[in-house]
Amino acid sequence: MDLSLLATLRAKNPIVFNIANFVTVQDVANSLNSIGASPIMSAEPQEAEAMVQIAGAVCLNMGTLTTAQVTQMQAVGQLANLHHKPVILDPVAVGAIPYRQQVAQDLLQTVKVDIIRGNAGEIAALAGIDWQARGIDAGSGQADLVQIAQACAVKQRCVVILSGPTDVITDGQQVIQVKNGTPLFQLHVGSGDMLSAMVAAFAAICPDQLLAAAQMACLTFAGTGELVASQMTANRPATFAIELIDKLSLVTAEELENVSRVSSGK
Ligand SMILES: Nc1ncnc2c1ncn2[C@@H]1O[C@H](COP(=O)(O)OP(=O)(O)OP(=O)(O)O)[C@@H](O)[C@H]1O
Ligand SMILES: Cc1ncsc1CCO
Ligand SMILES: [Mg+2]
Repeated sequence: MDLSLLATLRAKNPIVFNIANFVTVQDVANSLNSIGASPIMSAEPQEAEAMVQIAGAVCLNMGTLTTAQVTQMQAVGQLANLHHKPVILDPVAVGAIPYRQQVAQDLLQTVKVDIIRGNAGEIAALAGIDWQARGIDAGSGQADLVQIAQACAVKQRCVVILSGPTDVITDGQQVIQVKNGTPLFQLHVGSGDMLSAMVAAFAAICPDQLLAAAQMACLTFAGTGELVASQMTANRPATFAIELIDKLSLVTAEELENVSRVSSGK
């Protein structure tokens, strides 16, 4: 675990270009800003190339698709490939809505996606494994989460983050598990969207070490949430979200190291 990536991120202040969903766009912007990255959102095709050029990474979030946005994602993803900027895909509800499965498959055919970050239902769908996804939520199934993540990484030829009570990170071979977090994340809509953007921020500062970037993003986000939850006396989802964004700007590498529960293997 390279905890120095947090200081690097804050020193470099990478720009993260997000095609966000309209439900959680403000949380995504603020969480990026708090951790020390610089968010930018745009829906305009005419400025797509300039956006990609100034960005360190691109995060494509499928949460509230429109036909125009799908075209925009294709264009932005291809421009990011051309300019060698990491592409992170958040395939929101891809396991629940067949149209989204088609959009995701088309995107994965035409764009080289570097990291897919989704919950169990989403990653199972992209791995072609049977699972009962439920809307934007993970849903339920019998398959092993590590096997699902590995199958998805192999099938889609990229790094996969399957988030949940344990975040499973894999390139198909190496497997890292981040066991930090708090159930409060599930009570705040957009926790996953924030995590995907956080992954893009870390990928921007180490584009050649995507597993390390993914690992540090998961520890930073889940570990910060855990630190916040440990100070709360009752389940207050809205307060949690505000304190999470506050704490992202204050959290230290030492605090994350102390709270870290991470394992890795093959
Ligand atoms: N039960 C849990 N216990 C601990 N941490 C959790 C739990 N559920 C989710 N998390 C954490 O919440 C964050 C978001 O992951 P999650 O899998 O909930 O995304 P998601 O389903 O895409 O969320 P959303 O749809 O709200 O964007 C991750 O950092 C993950 O570690
Ligand atoms: C609730 C919701 N609907 C589409 S996107 C979204 C936010 C979680 O990704
Ligand atoms: Mg999600």
